[in-house]
Amino acid sequence: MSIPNAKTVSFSKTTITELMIPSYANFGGKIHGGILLSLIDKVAYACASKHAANYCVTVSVDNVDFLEPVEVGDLVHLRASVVHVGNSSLVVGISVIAENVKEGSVKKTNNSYVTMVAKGDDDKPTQVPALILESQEEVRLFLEAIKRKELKKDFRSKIKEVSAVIMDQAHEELLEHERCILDLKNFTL
Ligand SMILES: CCCCCCCCCCCCCCCC(=O)SCCNC(=O)CCNC(=O)[C@H](O)C(C)(C)COP(=O)(O)OP(=O)(O)OC[C@H]1O[C@@H](n2cnc3c(N)ncnc32)[C@H](O)[C@@H]1OP(=O)(O)O
Repeated sequence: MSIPNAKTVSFSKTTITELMIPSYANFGGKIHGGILLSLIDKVAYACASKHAANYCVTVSVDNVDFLEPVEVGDLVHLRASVVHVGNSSLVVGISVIAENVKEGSVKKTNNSYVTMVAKGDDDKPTQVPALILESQEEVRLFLEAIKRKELKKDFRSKIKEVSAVIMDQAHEELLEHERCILDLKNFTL
């Protein structure tokens, strides 16, 4: 099947490398999570806007787990590629790797998926080019992104249901073995 303007995954593959300077560190001497999140957003934007050939906005960031601390002096490599496209949305997969050049060691610190939406000159969502999948891995990632989208939708509706009825249950019993103290005597509606 041929779709006009379709683009390969490799067309927009983007890598950013950033040196972790002392001003990026927190009080514990490790790199702030917010710095890494900002870099994730930056590389996701670069990759998505290249595929879309349009301005893109971030709508959702999934799976942000900080697996290992990042040190001052590390080189952080962020590798981004489009794993899925919808109509106006794109999912960008990002892997973050910290390299200690002195020791010659590398560690994986984050693996995230960012959903971005392309916007046209009218500031409305606009269609993005289709994605040409050239390997089994690209097919796997595309299918996985569809599944993740479905699971997220289910989760959202389930959490809505739970939250609507949660206070109807005997919460004293549910909280019995939790590390919290109920002290509602001063509470007024
Ligand atoms: C040292 C420190 C330095 C700091 C230095 C910083 C540097 C780092 C900067 C780098 C540069 C980056 C730059 C990025 C750009 C921004 O940062 S943007 C700012 C943050 N994001 C925003 O403001 C977006 C706000 N949201 C919106 O405007 C609207 O929700 C949107 C995105 C236009 C969507 O509107 P809508 O009415 O839901 O539109 P709708 O047509 O229903 O949906 C459009 C698509 O979005 C999808 N969608 C909607 N909501 C969701 C959702 N929650 N999840 C998934 N998909 C969704 C729909 O499924 C649909 O997909 P398609 O079927 O078209 O594929």
